[in-house]
Amino acid sequence: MKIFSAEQLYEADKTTLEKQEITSEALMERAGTKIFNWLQKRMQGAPVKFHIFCGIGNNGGDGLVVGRLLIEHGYNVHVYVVNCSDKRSKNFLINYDKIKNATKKWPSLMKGEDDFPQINPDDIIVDAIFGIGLNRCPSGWVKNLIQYLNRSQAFILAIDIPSGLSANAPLEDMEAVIKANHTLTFQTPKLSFFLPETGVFVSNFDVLDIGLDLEYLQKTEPLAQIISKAEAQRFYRTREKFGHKGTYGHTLIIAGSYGKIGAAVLASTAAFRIGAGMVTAFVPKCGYSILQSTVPEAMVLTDKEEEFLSEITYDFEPSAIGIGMGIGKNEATVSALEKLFKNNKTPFVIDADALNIISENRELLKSLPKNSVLTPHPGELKGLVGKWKNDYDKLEKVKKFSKKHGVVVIIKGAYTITVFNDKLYINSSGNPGMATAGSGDSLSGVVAGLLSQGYDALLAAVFGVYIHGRAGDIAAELMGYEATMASDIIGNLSEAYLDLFSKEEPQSEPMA
Ligand SMILES: NC(=O)C1=CN([C@@H]2O[C@H](COP(=O)(O)OP(=O)(O)OC[C@H]3O[C@@H](n4cnc5c(N)ncnc54)[C@H](OP(=O)(O)O)[C@@H]3O)[C@@H](O)[C@H]2O)[C@@H](O)CC1
Ligand SMILES: [K+]
Repeated sequence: MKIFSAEQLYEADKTTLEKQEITSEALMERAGTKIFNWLQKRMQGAPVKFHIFCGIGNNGGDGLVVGRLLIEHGYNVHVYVVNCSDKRSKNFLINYDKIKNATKKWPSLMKGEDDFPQINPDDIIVDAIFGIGLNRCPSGWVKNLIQYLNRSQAFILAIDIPSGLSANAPLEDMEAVIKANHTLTFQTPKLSFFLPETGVFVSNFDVLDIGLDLEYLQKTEPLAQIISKAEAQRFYRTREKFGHKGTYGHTLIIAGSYGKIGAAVLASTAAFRIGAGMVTAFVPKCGYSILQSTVPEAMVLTDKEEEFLSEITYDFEPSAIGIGMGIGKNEATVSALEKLFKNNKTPFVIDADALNIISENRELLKSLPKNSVLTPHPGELKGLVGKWKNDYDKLEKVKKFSKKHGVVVIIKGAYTITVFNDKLYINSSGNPGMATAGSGDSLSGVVAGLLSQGYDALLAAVFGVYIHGRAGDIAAELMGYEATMASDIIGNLSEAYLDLFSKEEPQSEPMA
Protein backbone atom coordinates (compact mmCIF):
# COMPACT_ATOMS: atom_id res chain seq x y z
CA MET A 1 0.00 0.00 0.00
CA LYS A 2 1.20 3.49 -0.82
CA ILE A 3 1.36 6.47 1.53
CA PHE A 4 0.57 9.83 -0.08
CA SER A 5 1.15 13.35 1.15
CA ALA A 6 -1.75 15.69 1.96
CA GLU A 7 -0.97 17.59 -1.26
CA GLN A 8 -1.19 14.39 -3.31
CA LEU A 9 -4.48 13.47 -1.65
CA TYR A 10 -5.98 16.84 -2.59
CA GLU A 11 -4.78 16.21 -6.15
CA ALA A 12 -6.31 12.71 -6.09
CA ASP A 13 -9.55 14.25 -4.80
CA LYS A 14 -9.60 16.73 -7.70
CA THR A 15 -8.85 14.08 -10.32
CA THR A 16 -11.56 11.84 -8.88
CA LEU A 17 -14.21 14.54 -9.15
CA GLU A 18 -13.28 15.18 -12.78
CA LYS A 19 -12.99 11.57 -13.89
CA GLN A 20 -15.96 10.19 -11.99
CA GLU A 21 -17.99 13.30 -12.78
CA ILE A 22 -19.20 13.67 -9.23
CA THR A 23 -19.46 16.69 -6.95
CA SER A 24 -17.23 17.20 -3.93
CA GLU A 25 -20.43 17.03 -1.89
CA ALA A 26 -21.04 13.51 -3.22
CA LEU A 27 -17.48 12.49 -2.37
CA MET A 28 -17.93 13.79 1.15
CA GLU A 29 -21.19 11.86 1.48
CA ARG A 30 -19.31 8.75 0.33
CA ALA A 31 -16.56 9.32 2.89
CA GLY A 32 -18.99 10.03 5.73
CA THR A 33 -21.09 7.00 4.81
CA LYS A 34 -17.99 4.77 5.02
CA ILE A 35 -17.40 6.02 8.56
CA PHE A 36 -21.05 5.53 9.45
CA ASN A 37 -21.05 1.95 8.07
CA TRP A 38 -17.95 1.14 10.08
CA LEU A 39 -19.65 2.41 13.23
CA GLN A 40 -23.01 0.80 12.49
CA LYS A 41 -21.36 -2.61 12.02
CA ARG A 42 -19.82 -2.37 15.46
CA MET A 43 -22.48 -0.46 17.42
CA GLN A 44 -25.61 -2.22 16.08
CA GLY A 45 -27.87 0.52 17.41
CA ALA A 46 -26.40 0.55 20.95
CA PRO A 47 -27.77 3.45 23.06
CA VAL A 48 -24.32 4.88 23.76
CA LYS A 49 -23.95 8.66 23.60
CA PHE A 50 -21.97 10.13 20.68
CA HIS A 51 -20.35 13.57 20.91
CA ILE A 52 -19.28 14.70 17.44
CA PHE A 53 -16.91 17.67 17.31
CA CYS A 54 -16.75 19.26 13.86
CA GLY A 55 -14.33 21.90 12.65
CA ILE A 56 -15.30 24.34 9.91
CA GLY A 57 -13.37 22.72 7.04
CA ASN A 58 -14.06 19.51 5.15
CA ASN A 59 -13.02 17.31 8.06
CA GLY A 60 -15.83 19.02 9.97
CA GLY A 61 -18.06 18.40 6.94
CA ASP A 62 -17.32 14.66 7.23
CA GLY A 63 -18.27 14.85 10.90
CA LEU A 64 -21.60 16.47 10.00
CA VAL A 65 -22.38 13.67 7.50
CA VAL A 66 -21.61 11.03 10.14
CA GLY A 67 -23.71 12.89 12.69
CA ARG A 68 -26.69 13.12 10.33
CA LEU A 69 -26.52 9.44 9.39
CA LEU A 70 -26.22 8.34 13.02
CA ILE A 71 -29.20 10.51 14.01
CA GLU A 72 -31.26 9.19 11.10
CA HIS A 73 -30.55 5.65 12.33
CA GLY A 74 -31.76 6.42 15.83
CA TYR A 75 -28.46 6.90 17.67
CA ASN A 76 -28.08 9.23 20.63
CA VAL A 77 -25.94 12.00 19.12
CA HIS A 78 -24.89 15.53 20.00
CA VAL A 79 -23.12 17.49 17.26
CA TYR A 80 -20.90 20.49 18.08
CA VAL A 81 -19.30 22.98 15.70
CA VAL A 82 -15.87 24.07 16.90
CA ASN A 83 -16.25 27.59 15.60
CA CYS A 84 -12.61 28.60 15.37
CA SER A 85 -12.91 30.72 12.22
CA ASP A 86 -15.47 32.31 9.91
CA LYS A 87 -13.98 30.71 6.80
CA ARG A 88 -16.30 27.72 6.60
CA SER A 89 -15.74 25.42 3.62
CA LYS A 90 -18.41 25.03 0.95
CA ASN A 91 -19.06 21.39 1.81
CA PHE A 92 -19.13 22.16 5.49
CA LEU A 93 -21.88 24.67 4.83
CA ILE A 94 -23.86 22.29 2.60
CA ASN A 95 -23.78 19.63 5.30
CA TYR A 96 -24.49 22.16 8.03
CA ASP A 97 -27.79 22.89 6.27
CA LYS A 98 -28.44 19.21 5.62
CA ILE A 99 -28.11 18.23 9.28
CA LYS A 100 -30.39 21.12 10.25
CA ASN A 101 -32.99 19.97 7.71
CA ALA A 102 -32.77 16.37 8.87
CA THR A 103 -32.88 17.05 12.61
CA LYS A 104 -34.78 20.33 12.69
CA LYS A 105 -32.12 21.94 14.86
CA TRP A 106 -28.70 23.46 14.40
CA PRO A 107 -25.64 21.77 15.93
CA SER A 108 -24.31 23.47 19.09
CA LEU A 109 -21.93 26.28 18.26
CA MET A 110 -18.83 26.29 20.48
CA LYS A 111 -17.05 29.60 20.91
CA GLY A 112 -14.99 29.05 24.04
CA GLU A 113 -14.42 27.08 27.20
CA ASP A 114 -17.87 27.84 28.61
CA ASP A 115 -19.31 25.70 25.84
CA PHE A 116 -17.36 22.53 26.70
CA PRO A 117 -19.96 19.81 27.31
CA GLN A 118 -20.01 17.21 30.02
CA ILE A 119 -18.60 13.92 28.70
CA ASN A 120 -18.86 10.62 30.53
CA PRO A 121 -16.16 7.95 30.31
CA ASP A 122 -18.48 5.53 28.54
CA ASP A 123 -19.50 8.04 25.83
CA ILE A 124 -17.93 8.06 22.38
CA ILE A 125 -16.21 11.14 20.97
CA VAL A 126 -15.93 11.56 17.21
CA ASP A 127 -13.06 13.91 16.40
CA ALA A 128 -13.72 15.83 13.17
CA ILE A 129 -12.10 19.11 14.21
CA PHE A 130 -9.13 19.20 11.82
CA GLY A 131 -8.09 16.84 9.06
CA ILE A 132 -5.22 16.98 6.62
CA GLY A 133 -5.86 20.70 6.11
CA LEU A 134 -4.27 21.60 9.46
CA ASN A 135 -1.90 24.47 8.71
CA ARG A 136 -0.78 25.62 12.16
CA CYS A 137 -0.79 24.44 15.77
CA PRO A 138 -4.17 24.53 17.45
CA SER A 139 -4.07 27.26 20.12
CA GLY A 140 -6.23 29.07 22.66
CA TRP A 141 -9.54 27.50 23.59
CA VAL A 142 -9.35 24.98 20.71
CA LYS A 143 -6.13 23.58 22.18
CA ASN A 144 -7.86 23.51 25.57
CA LEU A 145 -10.76 21.62 24.00
CA ILE A 146 -8.36 19.03 22.60
CA GLN A 147 -6.85 18.59 26.05
CA TYR A 148 -10.31 18.44 27.62
CA LEU A 149 -11.35 15.66 25.23
CA ASN A 150 -8.11 13.75 25.89
CA ARG A 151 -8.79 13.90 29.64
CA SER A 152 -12.39 12.75 29.31
CA GLN A 153 -11.59 9.00 29.35
CA ALA A 154 -14.23 8.52 26.66
CA PHE A 155 -13.32 6.48 23.59
CA ILE A 156 -12.08 8.82 20.85
CA LEU A 157 -12.61 7.95 17.19
CA ALA A 158 -10.70 10.30 14.88
CA ILE A 159 -11.87 10.96 11.34
CA ASP A 160 -9.03 10.82 8.81
CA ILE A 161 -6.34 11.90 11.28
CA PRO A 162 -6.31 12.89 14.96
CA SER A 163 -6.88 16.66 15.07
CA GLY A 164 -3.66 18.59 15.60
CA LEU A 165 -1.51 16.06 13.75
CA SER A 166 -0.17 16.85 10.29
CA ALA A 167 -0.29 14.16 7.64
CA ASN A 168 3.34 14.55 6.69
CA ALA A 169 4.98 17.36 8.64
CA PRO A 170 6.62 17.48 12.07
CA LEU A 171 4.65 18.02 15.23
CA GLU A 172 5.16 21.38 16.88
CA ASP A 173 3.02 21.05 19.99
CA MET A 174 2.62 17.64 21.63
CA GLU A 175 -0.04 19.11 23.93
CA ALA A 176 -2.36 20.14 21.09
CA VAL A 177 -3.18 16.79 19.51
CA ILE A 178 -6.11 14.45 19.97
CA LYS A 179 -4.95 11.13 21.39
CA ALA A 180 -7.23 8.87 19.41
CA ASN A 181 -8.17 5.36 20.47
CA HIS A 182 -8.94 4.59 16.86
CA THR A 183 -8.55 6.47 13.60
CA LEU A 184 -10.52 5.89 10.42
CA THR A 185 -8.37 7.28 7.66
CA PHE A 186 -9.39 7.86 4.06
CA GLN A 187 -7.82 5.95 1.18
CA THR A 188 -4.27 5.64 2.51
CA PRO A 189 -2.69 5.99 5.93
CA LYS A 190 -0.64 9.11 6.56
CA LEU A 191 3.12 9.10 7.09
CA SER A 192 2.87 10.55 10.60
CA PHE A 193 1.03 7.40 11.76
CA PHE A 194 4.27 5.43 11.48
CA LEU A 195 6.85 7.69 13.10
CA PRO A 196 7.58 7.41 16.82
CA GLU A 197 6.93 11.07 17.78
CA THR A 198 3.58 11.31 15.98
CA GLY A 199 2.48 7.66 15.81
CA VAL A 200 1.75 7.67 19.56
CA PHE A 201 -1.43 9.63 18.80
CA VAL A 202 -2.66 6.87 16.46
CA SER A 203 -2.78 3.69 18.47
CA ASN A 204 -4.97 1.86 15.94
CA PHE A 205 -6.27 2.71 12.54
CA ASP A 206 -8.29 1.36 9.67
CA VAL A 207 -8.05 2.55 6.10
CA LEU A 208 -11.38 3.27 4.41
CA ASP A 209 -11.39 3.08 0.63
CA ILE A 210 -13.41 6.06 -0.60
CA GLY A 211 -12.86 5.26 -4.26
CA LEU A 212 -10.33 7.93 -5.19
CA ASP A 213 -9.14 7.66 -8.78
CA LEU A 214 -7.20 4.41 -9.11
CA GLU A 215 -5.11 5.54 -12.04
CA TYR A 216 -3.87 8.56 -10.10
CA LEU A 217 -3.04 6.40 -7.08
CA GLN A 218 -1.23 3.84 -9.21
CA LYS A 219 0.88 6.20 -11.24
CA THR A 220 1.82 8.64 -8.51
CA GLU A 221 5.14 8.18 -6.76
CA PRO A 222 4.22 7.91 -3.06
CA LEU A 223 5.97 9.33 0.00
CA ALA A 224 6.49 5.79 1.23
CA GLN A 225 5.34 2.23 0.66
CA ILE A 226 3.86 -0.02 3.34
CA ILE A 227 5.09 -3.59 3.24
CA SER A 228 2.53 -6.16 4.23
CA LYS A 229 1.71 -9.69 3.21
CA ALA A 230 0.71 -8.90 -0.36
CA GLU A 231 4.01 -7.17 -1.07
CA ALA A 232 6.03 -9.84 0.76
CA GLN A 233 4.42 -12.55 -1.38
CA ARG A 234 5.70 -10.78 -4.47
CA PHE A 235 9.23 -10.54 -3.07
CA TYR A 236 9.48 -14.23 -2.19
CA ARG A 237 11.73 -16.28 -4.47
CA THR A 238 10.64 -19.86 -5.00
CA ARG A 239 13.18 -22.50 -4.03
CA GLU A 240 14.31 -24.50 -7.02
CA LYS A 241 13.47 -28.17 -7.23
CA PHE A 242 16.97 -29.04 -8.45
CA GLY A 243 18.72 -26.63 -6.09
CA HIS A 244 21.46 -27.85 -3.76
CA LYS A 245 22.99 -26.25 -0.71
CA GLY A 246 25.38 -24.32 -2.93
CA THR A 247 22.45 -22.73 -4.76
CA TYR A 248 21.37 -20.98 -1.58
CA GLY A 249 24.72 -19.57 -0.76
CA HIS A 250 27.22 -19.62 2.03
CA THR A 251 26.65 -17.02 4.72
CA LEU A 252 29.56 -15.85 6.84
CA ILE A 253 28.54 -14.54 10.25
CA ILE A 254 31.33 -12.56 11.91
CA ALA A 255 30.14 -11.99 15.44
CA GLY A 256 30.67 -12.36 19.16
CA SER A 257 33.20 -11.61 21.85
CA TYR A 258 33.70 -12.98 25.37
CA GLY A 259 30.26 -13.00 27.04
CA LYS A 260 28.48 -12.25 23.76
CA ILE A 261 28.90 -15.42 21.77
CA GLY A 262 25.11 -15.76 21.90
CA ALA A 263 24.91 -13.04 19.22
CA ALA A 264 26.80 -15.32 16.82
CA VAL A 265 24.60 -18.28 17.75
CA LEU A 266 21.40 -16.32 17.10
CA ALA A 267 22.55 -14.77 13.82
CA SER A 268 23.87 -18.11 12.49
CA THR A 269 20.68 -19.95 13.38
CA ALA A 270 18.56 -17.22 11.81
CA ALA A 271 20.62 -17.37 8.59
CA PHE A 272 19.94 -21.11 8.41
CA ARG A 273 16.24 -20.80 9.22
CA ILE A 274 15.74 -18.18 6.51
CA GLY A 275 17.21 -20.60 4.02
CA ALA A 276 20.96 -20.12 3.60
CA GLY A 277 22.54 -23.27 2.18
CA MET A 278 25.60 -23.10 4.42
CA VAL A 279 26.64 -20.94 7.33
CA THR A 280 30.09 -20.38 8.74
CA ALA A 281 30.50 -18.47 11.96
CA PHE A 282 33.72 -16.56 12.54
CA VAL A 283 34.18 -16.02 16.29
CA PRO A 284 36.93 -15.47 18.88
CA LYS A 285 38.40 -18.75 20.15
CA CYS A 286 36.17 -18.76 23.25
CA GLY A 287 33.14 -19.20 20.97
CA TYR A 288 34.29 -22.38 19.27
CA SER A 289 32.68 -25.05 21.51
CA ILE A 290 29.57 -22.96 22.06
CA LEU A 291 28.88 -22.64 18.34
CA GLN A 292 29.72 -26.27 17.58
CA SER A 293 27.33 -27.53 20.23
CA THR A 294 24.46 -25.06 19.80
CA VAL A 295 24.45 -24.82 15.99
CA PRO A 296 25.89 -28.14 14.77
CA GLU A 297 24.83 -27.32 11.20
CA ALA A 298 27.26 -24.39 11.10
CA MET A 299 30.96 -24.51 10.38
CA VAL A 300 33.13 -22.50 12.73
CA LEU A 301 36.31 -20.51 12.13
CA THR A 302 38.09 -18.83 14.99
CA ASP A 303 40.21 -15.74 15.43
CA LYS A 304 43.68 -16.12 16.89
CA GLU A 305 42.48 -14.16 19.92
CA GLU A 306 40.57 -15.86 22.70
CA GLU A 307 38.05 -13.12 23.56
CA PHE A 308 37.71 -10.70 20.67
CA LEU A 309 38.20 -10.42 16.93
CA SER A 310 41.58 -9.21 15.67
CA GLU A 311 42.11 -10.63 12.21
CA ILE A 312 39.38 -11.93 9.99
CA THR A 313 40.60 -14.57 7.56
CA TYR A 314 38.67 -17.26 5.73
CA ASP A 315 39.46 -19.59 2.88
CA PHE A 316 36.21 -19.64 0.93
CA GLU A 317 34.09 -17.19 -1.05
CA PRO A 318 31.09 -16.25 1.11
CA SER A 319 27.97 -15.20 -0.75
CA ALA A 320 27.07 -12.75 2.04
CA ILE A 321 28.62 -11.52 5.27
CA GLY A 322 26.78 -10.47 8.43
CA ILE A 323 29.12 -8.59 10.75
CA GLY A 324 29.08 -6.72 14.03
CA MET A 325 26.73 -8.50 16.42
CA GLY A 326 28.36 -8.55 19.87
CA ILE A 327 31.91 -7.92 18.58
CA GLY A 328 32.78 -5.08 20.98
CA LYS A 329 35.06 -2.21 20.04
CA ASN A 330 38.57 -3.48 20.75
CA GLU A 331 41.27 -1.60 18.78
CA ALA A 332 42.31 -4.79 17.03
CA THR A 333 38.69 -5.36 15.99
CA VAL A 334 38.58 -1.88 14.44
CA SER A 335 41.55 -2.57 12.18
CA ALA A 336 40.23 -6.06 11.36
CA LEU A 337 37.02 -4.42 10.16
CA GLU A 338 38.92 -1.87 8.12
CA LYS A 339 40.89 -4.58 6.32
CA LEU A 340 37.78 -6.63 5.70
CA PHE A 341 35.84 -3.76 4.13
CA LYS A 342 38.65 -2.69 1.81
CA ASN A 343 38.19 -4.14 -1.65
CA ASN A 344 35.52 -6.58 -0.51
CA LYS A 345 32.71 -7.00 -3.02
CA THR A 346 30.65 -9.48 -0.96
CA PRO A 347 27.16 -8.26 0.04
CA PHE A 348 27.30 -7.15 3.67
CA VAL A 349 24.90 -6.75 6.57
CA ILE A 350 26.48 -4.40 9.09
CA ASP A 351 25.07 -4.29 12.59
CA ALA A 352 25.59 -3.28 16.21
CA ASP A 353 29.24 -2.71 17.24
CA ALA A 354 30.36 -2.65 13.61
CA LEU A 355 28.10 0.40 13.22
CA ASN A 356 29.48 1.98 16.39
CA ILE A 357 33.01 1.38 15.14
CA ILE A 358 32.13 3.09 11.85
CA SER A 359 30.58 6.04 13.72
CA GLU A 360 33.72 6.48 15.79
CA ASN A 361 36.12 5.95 12.86
CA ARG A 362 34.43 7.89 10.09
CA GLU A 363 37.20 7.21 7.57
CA LEU A 364 35.75 3.68 7.46
CA LEU A 365 32.73 5.12 5.66
CA LYS A 366 34.89 5.50 2.55
CA SER A 367 35.55 1.77 2.36
CA LEU A 368 32.00 0.76 3.21
CA PRO A 369 31.05 -1.79 0.53
CA LYS A 370 28.35 -0.41 -1.79
CA ASN A 371 24.89 -1.95 -1.39
CA SER A 372 25.60 -2.97 2.19
CA VAL A 373 22.59 -3.25 4.46
CA LEU A 374 23.00 -1.34 7.75
CA THR A 375 20.69 -2.21 10.63
CA PRO A 376 20.98 0.48 13.32
CA HIS A 377 18.75 0.98 16.33
CA PRO A 378 18.10 4.67 17.18
CA GLY A 379 21.30 5.10 19.23
CA GLU A 380 23.48 3.58 16.52
CA LEU A 381 21.70 5.64 13.88
CA LYS A 382 22.52 8.88 15.71
CA GLY A 383 26.17 7.88 15.61
CA LEU A 384 25.98 7.43 11.85
CA VAL A 385 23.88 10.40 10.70
CA GLY A 386 24.09 12.83 13.64
CA LYS A 387 21.29 14.16 15.87
CA TRP A 388 17.96 15.01 14.29
CA LYS A 389 15.38 17.71 15.12
CA ASN A 390 12.37 15.46 14.59
CA ASP A 391 11.39 12.22 12.84
CA TYR A 392 11.02 13.93 9.47
CA ASP A 393 14.48 15.44 9.76
CA LYS A 394 15.74 11.97 10.69
CA LEU A 395 14.28 10.47 7.50
CA GLU A 396 15.89 13.19 5.38
CA LYS A 397 19.25 12.62 7.05
CA VAL A 398 19.06 8.88 6.47
CA LYS A 399 18.05 9.35 2.82
CA LYS A 400 21.08 11.58 2.33
CA PHE A 401 23.35 9.07 4.07
CA SER A 402 21.96 6.20 1.98
CA LYS A 403 22.52 8.13 -1.26
CA LYS A 404 25.99 9.32 -0.34
CA HIS A 405 27.31 5.90 0.65
CA GLY A 406 25.17 3.73 -1.63
CA VAL A 407 23.81 1.64 1.26
CA VAL A 408 20.43 0.40 2.46
CA VAL A 409 19.57 1.54 5.98
CA ILE A 410 17.05 -0.32 8.14
CA ILE A 411 15.80 2.03 10.88
CA LYS A 412 14.59 -0.35 13.56
CA GLY A 413 11.55 0.65 15.60
CA ALA A 414 7.86 -0.06 16.24
CA TYR A 415 7.45 0.40 12.50
CA THR A 416 10.79 -0.49 11.00
CA ILE A 417 11.57 1.72 8.01
CA THR A 418 13.97 0.67 5.28
CA VAL A 419 15.57 3.57 3.45
CA PHE A 420 17.27 3.33 0.08
CA ASN A 421 18.16 6.56 -1.69
CA ASP A 422 14.92 8.58 -1.65
CA LYS A 423 12.62 5.66 -1.05
CA LEU A 424 10.98 4.62 2.22
CA TYR A 425 9.52 1.17 2.95
CA ILE A 426 7.49 0.90 6.13
CA ASN A 427 7.09 -2.54 7.63
CA SER A 428 3.70 -3.57 8.95
CA SER A 429 4.60 -6.75 10.85
CA GLY A 430 6.13 -6.98 14.31
CA ASN A 431 5.08 -6.16 17.85
CA PRO A 432 6.36 -4.80 21.19
CA GLY A 433 7.34 -8.34 22.26
CA MET A 434 10.23 -8.09 19.82
CA ALA A 435 11.89 -5.35 21.87
CA THR A 436 14.14 -7.94 23.49
CA ALA A 437 17.86 -8.79 23.53
CA GLY A 438 19.03 -10.67 20.46
CA SER A 439 16.11 -9.61 18.27
CA GLY A 440 18.49 -7.45 16.23
CA ASP A 441 21.07 -10.25 15.94
CA SER A 442 18.40 -12.52 14.54
CA LEU A 443 17.33 -9.84 12.00
CA SER A 444 20.93 -9.49 10.81
CA GLY A 445 21.13 -13.26 10.36
CA VAL A 446 17.87 -13.20 8.40
CA VAL A 447 18.99 -10.43 6.04
CA ALA A 448 22.44 -12.02 5.56
CA GLY A 449 20.78 -15.39 4.85
CA LEU A 450 18.56 -13.78 2.21
CA LEU A 451 21.48 -11.95 0.60
CA SER A 452 23.33 -15.22 0.31
CA GLN A 453 20.35 -16.74 -1.49
CA GLY A 454 20.65 -14.05 -4.14
CA TYR A 455 18.06 -11.49 -2.98
CA ASP A 456 19.44 -8.04 -3.79
CA ALA A 457 20.24 -5.70 -0.92
CA LEU A 458 16.95 -3.78 -0.91
CA LEU A 459 14.77 -6.86 -1.28
CA ALA A 460 16.71 -8.77 1.38
CA ALA A 461 16.22 -5.84 3.74
CA VAL A 462 12.53 -5.21 3.08
CA PHE A 463 11.49 -8.86 2.81
CA GLY A 464 13.73 -9.86 5.73
CA VAL A 465 12.24 -7.22 8.00
CA TYR A 466 8.71 -8.33 7.09
CA ILE A 467 9.36 -12.07 7.63
CA HIS A 468 11.26 -11.41 10.86
CA GLY A 469 8.37 -9.27 12.14
CA ARG A 470 5.82 -11.85 11.11
CA ALA A 471 7.80 -14.55 12.95
CA GLY A 472 7.74 -12.26 15.98
CA ASP A 473 3.96 -11.86 15.63
CA ILE A 474 3.46 -15.62 15.52
CA ALA A 475 5.79 -16.08 18.51
CA ALA A 476 3.85 -13.42 20.45
CA GLU A 477 0.51 -15.04 19.59
CA LEU A 478 1.80 -18.24 21.20
CA MET A 479 3.71 -16.79 24.13
CA GLY A 480 2.56 -13.22 24.74
CA TYR A 481 4.70 -10.11 24.36
CA GLU A 482 6.59 -10.38 27.63
CA ALA A 483 7.76 -13.98 27.27
CA THR A 484 8.85 -13.75 23.64
CA MET A 485 12.63 -14.11 23.26
CA ALA A 486 14.83 -13.73 20.20
CA SER A 487 15.18 -17.51 19.85
CA ASP A 488 11.36 -17.74 19.68
CA ILE A 489 11.38 -15.29 16.77
CA ILE A 490 13.94 -17.46 14.98
CA GLY A 491 11.97 -20.59 15.89
CA ASN A 492 8.94 -19.15 14.13
CA LEU A 493 10.62 -18.10 10.89
CA SER A 494 9.35 -21.39 9.48
CA GLU A 495 5.77 -20.48 10.42
CA ALA A 496 6.23 -17.02 8.96
CA TYR A 497 7.29 -18.54 5.64
CA LEU A 498 4.32 -20.94 5.68
CA ASP A 499 2.00 -18.09 6.60
CA LEU A 500 3.06 -16.12 3.52
CA PHE A 501 0.90 -18.28 1.29
CA SER A 502 -1.50 -19.87 3.77
CA LYS A 503 -4.45 -17.62 4.48
CA GLU A 504 -5.70 -14.24 3.38
CA GLU A 505 -4.84 -11.22 5.46
CA PRO A 506 -7.99 -9.66 6.90
CA GLN A 507 -8.92 -6.49 5.04
CA SER A 508 -8.55 -3.07 6.68
CA GLU A 509 -7.18 -4.42 9.91
CA PRO A 510 -5.12 -2.17 12.13
CA MET A 511 -1.53 -2.38 10.98
CA ALA A 512 0.16 -2.63 14.34
N1 LIG B 1 -8.74 15.00 0.15
C1 LIG B 1 -9.62 14.01 0.05
O1 LIG B 1 -9.39 13.10 -0.67
C2 LIG B 1 -10.87 14.04 0.85
C3 LIG B 1 -10.91 14.77 2.03
N2 LIG B 1 -11.97 14.75 2.85
C4 LIG B 1 -11.88 15.40 4.13
O2 LIG B 1 -11.39 16.71 4.03
C5 LIG B 1 -10.40 16.93 5.00
C6 LIG B 1 -9.54 18.07 4.62
O3 LIG B 1 -10.38 19.17 4.59
P1 LIG B 1 -9.86 20.68 4.51
O4 LIG B 1 -8.89 20.80 3.43
O5 LIG B 1 -11.06 21.52 4.41
O6 LIG B 1 -9.10 20.89 5.85
P2 LIG B 1 -9.52 20.63 7.37
O7 LIG B 1 -8.54 19.66 7.91
O8 LIG B 1 -10.94 20.33 7.54
O9 LIG B 1 -9.21 22.02 8.10
C7 LIG B 1 -9.08 23.18 7.40
C8 LIG B 1 -9.73 24.31 8.15
O10 LIG B 1 -9.21 24.40 9.43
C9 LIG B 1 -8.59 25.68 9.61
N3 LIG B 1 -7.39 25.45 10.37
C10 LIG B 1 -6.33 24.72 10.03
N4 LIG B 1 -5.46 24.64 11.05
C11 LIG B 1 -6.02 25.34 12.06
C12 LIG B 1 -5.64 25.62 13.39
N5 LIG B 1 -4.50 25.14 13.90
N6 LIG B 1 -6.44 26.35 14.16
C13 LIG B 1 -7.59 26.82 13.68
N7 LIG B 1 -8.01 26.59 12.43
C14 LIG B 1 -7.24 25.86 11.63
C15 LIG B 1 -8.40 26.26 8.27
O11 LIG B 1 -8.64 27.61 8.45
P3 LIG B 1 -7.79 28.80 7.82
O12 LIG B 1 -6.38 28.34 7.64
O13 LIG B 1 -8.46 29.08 6.55
O14 LIG B 1 -7.91 29.86 8.86
C16 LIG B 1 -9.48 25.59 7.46
O15 LIG B 1 -10.64 26.32 7.54
C17 LIG B 1 -9.73 15.59 5.10
O16 LIG B 1 -8.97 15.43 6.25
C18 LIG B 1 -10.93 14.68 5.06
O17 LIG B 1 -11.51 14.58 6.36
C19 LIG B 1 -13.15 13.95 2.53
O18 LIG B 1 -14.29 14.67 2.83
C20 LIG B 1 -13.26 13.51 1.09
C21 LIG B 1 -12.03 13.25 0.37
K1 LIG C 1 -9.88 14.68 12.78
